Amino acid sequence: MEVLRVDNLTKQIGGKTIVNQLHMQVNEGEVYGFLGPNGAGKTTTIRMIVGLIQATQGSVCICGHDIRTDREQAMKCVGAIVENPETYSYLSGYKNLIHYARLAGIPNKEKRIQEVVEFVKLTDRIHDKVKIYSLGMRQRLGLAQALLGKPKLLILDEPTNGLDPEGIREFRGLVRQLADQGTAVFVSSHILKEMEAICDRIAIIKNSRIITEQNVAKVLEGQGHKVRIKVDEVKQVEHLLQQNQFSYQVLDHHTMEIKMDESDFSEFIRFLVLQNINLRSIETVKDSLEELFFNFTADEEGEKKNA
Ligand SMILES: Nc1ncnc2c1ncn2[C@@H]1O[C@H](COP(=O)(O)OP(=O)(O)OP(=O)(O)O)[C@@H](O)[C@H]1O
Repeated sequence: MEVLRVDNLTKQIGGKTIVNQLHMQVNEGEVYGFLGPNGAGKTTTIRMIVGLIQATQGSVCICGHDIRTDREQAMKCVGAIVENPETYSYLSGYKNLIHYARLAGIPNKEKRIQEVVEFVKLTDRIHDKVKIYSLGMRQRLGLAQALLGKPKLLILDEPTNGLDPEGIREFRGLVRQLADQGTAVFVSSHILKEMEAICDRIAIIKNSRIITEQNVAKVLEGQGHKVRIKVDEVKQVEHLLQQNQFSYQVLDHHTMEIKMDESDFSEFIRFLVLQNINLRSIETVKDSLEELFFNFTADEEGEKKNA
């Protein structure tokens, strides 16, 4: 079932087009990654989706409700962490949640708070003041808050910004569980590696436009395999590979990667041994999405280092 539908979404500010004719559609149980370098227009898009700013053109429908004509119903279906989750740091996590549950008119709020707190694994610390929370705990509190109203669509803007690897791993696990329970998750990031691990589909936005949208599993499945070999001198191997029409890449004087099917690996090793090549090591490697989406990072040096 379609939970979010964005058609022709456009935002112009002061004569400048910041978001240009976006089309997206996110289904129940799907994690949809919205990836792009800094300044590409991600936050502006999210702000339009959650109704914080008005679109210049185009439409946003959430659970079939157009946010221009049926805003209240549409927003009932959404939970979001946009920018830094706002919390009262001098209050406990629990008191923050009570406050937001009241604002949102959550029925049976104590019970619901207990459920979301358990889900984000904050039970032990929920009565501590937020000011002594780690960044990861604050993010989990933000997630608990976003989940109070049992949203069908969860929107997360750069949720793992500043988290350590353990925090990122935990957050990823929570998002996956939510999707498995049927929530549609729309998550923005500028870090491709993170998106690869968490998303079912990824759209890449660059200079205000979506330049590609891909199904992650299909991209990874369809990619070829490679072997990375270390030898005394790659030059000895290069001419053999050329003669036999292998596709390869030299990484340094000793290391190269050769594309081939997994079933051909052992024959390839025999071939090198027969040619008296001194094989120091051999391993199989997979392309990351980063390589497959090379165009995305090709002219974004800074982003490339981050990804
Ligand atoms: N109110 C505004 N007035 C003028 N320009 C704006 C306004 N809001 C955003 N922009 C510009 O629009 C572009 C897109 O901004 P946006 O915050 O949506 O990008 P982003 O992809 O979320 O980037 P980041 O990852 O850095 O948050 C930027 O160049 C930004 O300076």
